Amino acid sequence: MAKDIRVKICGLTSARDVSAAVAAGAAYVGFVFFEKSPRNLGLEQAAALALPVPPGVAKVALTVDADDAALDALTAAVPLDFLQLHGHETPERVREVKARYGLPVIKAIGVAEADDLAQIEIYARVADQLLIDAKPPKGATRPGGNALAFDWTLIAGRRWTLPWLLAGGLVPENVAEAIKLTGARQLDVSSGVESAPGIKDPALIRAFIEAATCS
Ligand SMILES: O=C(O)c1ccccc1N[C@@H]1O[C@H](COP(=O)(O)O)[C@@H](O)[C@H]1O
Repeated sequence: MAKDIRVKICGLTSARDVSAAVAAGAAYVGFVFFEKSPRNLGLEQAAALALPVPPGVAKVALTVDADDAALDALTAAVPLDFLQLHGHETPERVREVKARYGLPVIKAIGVAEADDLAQIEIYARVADQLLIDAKPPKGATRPGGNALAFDWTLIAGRRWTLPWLLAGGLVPENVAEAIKLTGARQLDVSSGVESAPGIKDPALIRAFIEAATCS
């Protein structure tokens, strides 16, 4: 097992799925707070899912262009280890969120072509971690969680000074190839371990983590 590979299972919506992710060895569990997502959670529901997560497994809240009022309510209600900003938050907003909540920030960057990589250098100066994801397709109702991969060769051989996660269209069958091509040591998956939007499949979670860590 490759001990330095860390997997984030995102978009968990039930206690069964949180337990399956933890038991399979996930390093991070992700909860989505975005109304247009089939994985969207209410605050009470999220708190109930987050409270039993054992120490050592990081609890991540995914938000999209959330304002202070929303983040105040979220951070007061749900025990969290990271905030994942998955919208159009500016570098200044990333700085503000870090200072206001005292939580490390994972900033998502959408990649479709080589020009998008410049954003990585910009946000690397302000975020604690980056999440490099596919740009959403035209007309998509959400900025991520679309089961879409980007051209991994765009980041092959690239190295950054901060930790980062690879996301977008990952499944048990392609994660080893993604690691090989990109050199990613952290992987984030949502759709690829689901039986239906918002419903995780424990067997797929296990298969994904095994494929990632045994690669
Ligand atoms: O999962 C969602 O519904 C979602 C909504 C809004 C922003 C991001 C979202 N998901 C994140 O997108 C990436 C890739 O997901 P997938 O594996 O391709 O489905 C991942 O970080 C999800 O957590």
